[in-house]
Amino acid sequence: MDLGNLTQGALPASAANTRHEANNSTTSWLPHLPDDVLETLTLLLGPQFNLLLKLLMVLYNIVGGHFGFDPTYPLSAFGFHSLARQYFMASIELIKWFASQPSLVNSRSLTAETVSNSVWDDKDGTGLITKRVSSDGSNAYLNFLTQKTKAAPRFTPALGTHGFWFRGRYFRLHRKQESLYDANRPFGIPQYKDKEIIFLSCFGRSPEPLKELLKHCKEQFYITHQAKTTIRRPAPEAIRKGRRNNWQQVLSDINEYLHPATLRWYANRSIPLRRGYLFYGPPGTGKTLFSFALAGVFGLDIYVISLLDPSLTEEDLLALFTSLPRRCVVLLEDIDTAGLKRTDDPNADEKSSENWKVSDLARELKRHQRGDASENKGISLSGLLNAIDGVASHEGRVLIMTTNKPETLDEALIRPSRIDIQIGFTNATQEQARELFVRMYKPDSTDDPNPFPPVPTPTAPNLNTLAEKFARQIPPGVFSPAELQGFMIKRKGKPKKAADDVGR
Ligand SMILES: Nc1ncnc2c1ncn2[C@@H]1O[C@H](COP(=O)(O)OP(=O)(O)OP(=O)(O)O)[C@@H](O)[C@H]1O
Repeated sequence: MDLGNLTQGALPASAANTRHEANNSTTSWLPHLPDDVLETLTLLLGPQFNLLLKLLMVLYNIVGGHFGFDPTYPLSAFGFHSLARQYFMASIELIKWFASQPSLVNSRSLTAETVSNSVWDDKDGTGLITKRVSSDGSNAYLNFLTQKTKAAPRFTPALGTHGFWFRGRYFRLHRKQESLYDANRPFGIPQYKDKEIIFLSCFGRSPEPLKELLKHCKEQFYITHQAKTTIRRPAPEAIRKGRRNNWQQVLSDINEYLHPATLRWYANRSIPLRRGYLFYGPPGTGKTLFSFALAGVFGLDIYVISLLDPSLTEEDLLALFTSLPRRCVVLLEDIDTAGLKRTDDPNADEKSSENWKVSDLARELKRHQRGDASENKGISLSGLLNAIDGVASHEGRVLIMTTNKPETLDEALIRPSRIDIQIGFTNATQEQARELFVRMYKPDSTDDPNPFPPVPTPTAPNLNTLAEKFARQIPPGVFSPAELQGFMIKRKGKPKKAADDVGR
């Protein structure tokens, strides 16, 4: 009986790839035992056959690791390599998890990759920080962006074949690169693309161990990525112009907070190093924009967490805060709409039901659709507080909460040491309206490689006159910057029309 045929019939279609790979491999000259002998051996020895393999693996682990040979070599010598090859199954594409496996990272053949995350593993990092000077030269802020260039590389197994253990089972990993011809490129220009393929294989007939391994890798990935959005390096342009005192106050405060000397100061006094800010004000006044710009100025990643996400549980939130990098900005948006309730208040459910909002209804509907109405009761206030400043919460992060209704927030949420600075955002002043107008209608930079014809813009003296005219007609504190921006976007490329229309 042909074992190859048996394998092909019993395993998923992709097993064929593995067989093909095996036939092309450099080990195809190795002695083959006749199929019927192999079959007989398997039938006769059954579990013991498996035990024999395990014994060889253990021996390898103890002795082989020191001399760098592969456990399948002794198998090959007995002719079992071929058997193993033909019993190997599904080929799968994946990467990343391997980089965290000690047995693979200690392999003799490694590839070094630059990664942004490892910068946060740095304990102090005093020598790695650069400074960004504000456009008028008056302020210098710490900047963590360039740390990433100096961060330690991450080591992954190099191209070729490697072995590793997972849950008591031996797996082989084969990394290879192929150049694929891609004829469907835009503008009809075909191109060769490098593609990396990873083959995973293990002993046995069942694909279950591979599925289990992949499931594990996926779980590990989602544990760190669930229910959060990572946005990298937003343009800090908007903030550089923030001349308002309270904006400067936040900038200076964060600058001092992130300084390595502050870390030592807090540590010496056993005070947890955390900083919280509350940005409150009407919609569209720049609370989110300012948060993103802060992350840009300091070169930090920003994590936007939506407490309204119906699938978010308190456990998720805790896991998420635990896995945050050492220095980052965490943004909790519209905290007043999150329906946070105290779990120790027996009437909380009753009270909130009198005051239901559309967002609450949407959340409940989604929960029912998912069929988990009984399990997920949303995030409670204590659950959030626990995540924010419980033992699991990382020190060094900048927490920002935004709200339109600060008066509705629970005192516990914004007490000092959770929220250190509160900043009010207001609707646009006339000066802001003027600045917005200039920003909106000024000519684009000439070094910008823009493939589209430029939008006509007025000359500088004209632009300033129109901006003054526009601003004079804006009643202070009535319109949000977002509303003014929307008004001007409707009149894109028509500053005169905008200045004329605004008074009507
Ligand atoms: N001070 C400002 N300068 C320039 N543009 C602004 C300013 N404030 C707001 N905008 C514009 O308005 C848009 C909306 O702003 P943003 O989302 O930051 O408001 P918000 O205060 O967070 O609103 P909400 O409370 O509804 O979340 C921004 O994308 C930006 O284009």
